[in-house]
Amino acid sequence: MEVLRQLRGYYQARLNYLVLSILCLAAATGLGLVYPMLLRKLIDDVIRPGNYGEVVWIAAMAVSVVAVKALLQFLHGFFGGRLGNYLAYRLRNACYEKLQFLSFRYYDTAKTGDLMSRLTGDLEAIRNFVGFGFAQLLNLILMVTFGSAVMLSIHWQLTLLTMITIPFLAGVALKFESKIHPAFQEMRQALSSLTTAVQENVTGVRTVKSFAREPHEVEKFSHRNERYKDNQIFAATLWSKFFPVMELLASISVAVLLAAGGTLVIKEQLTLGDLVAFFSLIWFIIGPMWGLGFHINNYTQSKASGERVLEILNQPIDVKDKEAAVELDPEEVHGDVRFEQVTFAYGNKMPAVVDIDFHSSPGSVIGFLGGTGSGKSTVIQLLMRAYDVNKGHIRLDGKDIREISVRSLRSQIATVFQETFLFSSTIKGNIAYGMNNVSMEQIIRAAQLAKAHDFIMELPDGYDTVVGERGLGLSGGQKQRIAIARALLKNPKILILDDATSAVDMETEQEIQSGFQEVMRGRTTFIIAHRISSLRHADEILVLNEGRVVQRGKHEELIDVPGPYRDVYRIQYADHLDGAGRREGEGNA
Ligand SMILES: Nc1ncnc2c1ncn2[C@@H]1O[C@H](COP(=O)(O)OP(=O)(O)OP(=O)(O)O)[C@@H](O)[C@H]1O
Repeated sequence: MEVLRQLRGYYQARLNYLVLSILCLAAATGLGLVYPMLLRKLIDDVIRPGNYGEVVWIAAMAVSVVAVKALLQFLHGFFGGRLGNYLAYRLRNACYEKLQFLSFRYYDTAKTGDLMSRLTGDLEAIRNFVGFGFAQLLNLILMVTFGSAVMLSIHWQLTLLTMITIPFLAGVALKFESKIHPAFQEMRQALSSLTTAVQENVTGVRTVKSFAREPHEVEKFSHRNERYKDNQIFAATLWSKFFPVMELLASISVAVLLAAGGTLVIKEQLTLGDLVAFFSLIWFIIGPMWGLGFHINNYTQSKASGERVLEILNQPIDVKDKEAAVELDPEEVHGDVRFEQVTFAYGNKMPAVVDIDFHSSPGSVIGFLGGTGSGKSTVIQLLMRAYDVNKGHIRLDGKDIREISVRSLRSQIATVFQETFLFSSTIKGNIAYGMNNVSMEQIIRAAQLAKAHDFIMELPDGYDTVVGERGLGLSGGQKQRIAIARALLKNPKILILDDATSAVDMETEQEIQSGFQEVMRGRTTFIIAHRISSLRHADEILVLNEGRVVQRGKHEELIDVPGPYRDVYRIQYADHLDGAGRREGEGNA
């Protein structure tokens, strides 16, 4: 119930639906009790005394009771459905919104499949419980209470006698649920591993075939399939035992009622009408036992689902705006970036960058070179405020970026990542992602600068060509050029190229870079690259190793001194170097 309380804000506005749904169900249950009472009246007051005139009235009342009950049941479903869907709708939106603002740190460990199941399966469980399960659970209690109250009022000794099997019925139902529940969980897991196998096989079909691992894949699938089949058989066997056992126990109650009730009627201590009413009323007690385990399990499951959804909603956002966060005026941003003794570690790991110190004046180009894991991307992530620094300051135009609103800071930065993500949309839509009011001319201009225009025009629908999920159907280089066009269209003060030209050939890289010369003008640009060719025109190059700056300077200066930069340079230009280790016509030999 604690979970329901915490979720209250999301259904508070429709609390009346919850109340109405419960009231309608309770009223329908109450009306259900009228039916056995009518039977009793029909037998004792109409049939036995021979009051034929009242038969029609009793029949008419029975029909009316059923009709009103049906209406109440409809209203219960109507209000419950409205409430459940309203709650699920609000929670879905709230979770999705929260996911947009959760920081990079959260996504470092989040699992896509798990998040998807929280937003679908778990929300569905909550919707069902709040919409119906909760009312049904209450109704179950009401049925047993109302039913036994009426039975007790007719003949309390007979009531207690016929209820003799009820504890056993409840026990069997609970025991069954405790077995079927893990069996279903196991079955869901088996099914999920089966679908994962199919999905991986289809996605990785090239790897499977190139390693000739088809037989292994078939065997792997067959094992998982067998596990699923065994689980299904186990669950089916449980089900096949449950109903006969419940039926058997219930019929004991009925038999006891027949024997004891019949005797009482013969002894005239009970009327025939009472006995018939008892036969009807006993199902008010036995019926709920059938669903007891299901409803309790439904409750525990939706409680667990509620906790999983609340975990997302209550997740703290570690990079967020301060109360008096500054909103940048795009016209006034110069792009002066300063790192002052910046140190940062991911979680409890060793620091990924240590004491990083540099200054890039507006419009300058800073290059980063370093081996895998040397901290290049981390520096850039810190500048975007994907994470906040542990020590030191990062300043934009003299202002610590922690003082600036995250949104307005990022609106001044455009990044082209090593891996391009394209949405399932048109090329045009992908270039103009997140921007309204951009003209087709602007989109084409950006694509031309990114050297993407020509290949786009060769596509069947040009800029209106729909690219599949993750840009399926385009080469790595083409995707990257679209990403570059997207960044250029944003017209940022700070441009970040995180290994942006790694997927294009040297020739295209040069073409793109000559385009960059123009678009970089007036923008502070950070280039992370593995190729010296991408960095040679930078105003300053920082060489990183294990998170520290180990060399810095211009290309011409760095190739003149021994160190990692010159080593990389020599490896990359081995075929073109003169005897002094310089490219022909380069440096001041
Ligand atoms: N999200 C993360 N969570 C934990 N550790 C991380 C994370 N990202 C990077 N690291 C660690 O931080 C260090 C620096 O990584 P970073 O990605 O900045 O290096 P890089 O120089 O950009 O490498 P590459 O050239 O391979 O992209 C590495 O030791 C890496 O394992």
